[in-house]
Amino acid sequence: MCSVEGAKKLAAYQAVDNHIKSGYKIGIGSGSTVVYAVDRLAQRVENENINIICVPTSFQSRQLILKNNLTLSDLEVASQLDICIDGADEVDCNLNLIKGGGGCLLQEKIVASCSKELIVIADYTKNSSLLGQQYKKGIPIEVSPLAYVPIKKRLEQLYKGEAVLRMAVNKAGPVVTDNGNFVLDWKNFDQSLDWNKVNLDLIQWPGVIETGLFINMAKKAYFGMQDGSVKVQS
Ligand SMILES: O=C[C@H](O)[C@H](O)[C@H](O)COP(=O)(O)O
Repeated sequence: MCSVEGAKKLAAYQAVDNHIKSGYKIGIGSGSTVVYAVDRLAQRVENENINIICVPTSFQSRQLILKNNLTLSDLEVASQLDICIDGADEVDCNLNLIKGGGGCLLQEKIVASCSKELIVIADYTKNSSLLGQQYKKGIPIEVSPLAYVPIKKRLEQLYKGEAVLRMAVNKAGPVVTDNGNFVLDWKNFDQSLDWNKVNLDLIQWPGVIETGLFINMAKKAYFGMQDGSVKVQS
């Protein structure tokens, strides 16, 4: 039996081994699974002397790149990336994703959109048929602090469910993202919604900065499984 941490590592190592080539400019996602991908990248730089450039998607991811002595860049210098490797909170059968459990959705979506391909790495708990089936913490929506109440009300009125302001731990008040915004977690939504339509609608609302719905963006997902295998979904 493979633990959840073991499963994350399996997926991350296999994705890095299968997809990363010397000369690549790589978007580095955020979260706990990406830690293993960066670990593997550092091993390959050390052992195979591959030459790579890494663009982070959050403060955490930037720190990871620096800590592992990888070459740090940004979208001003490298605006076209070969690949982005990132985790997800949930992946449905069409490779649509919920992301932003760690509040990094905005930079993650920007970096993924500048990459030729987005490869997802995850453990078996993220593998789902429908969004919301496994992940119960809600779809993160990054909003301007000024607009969180009107957006919450509008969302609940139009699409039902409940949008909850994400609160900080060990700090009084809300979570403030790397970009100075708040996060609403939209829970108990109707799982049969057309997520492409919902996403296109939400991102037009004044005050919505970005949604954690990554629709038609991922090319492949690697899931570390309980039996120690890796399931690849294309
Ligand atoms: O904001 C966080 C990101 O979207 C993460 O990629 C996502 O939450 C998955 O993180 P983890 O690998 O820790 O499950």
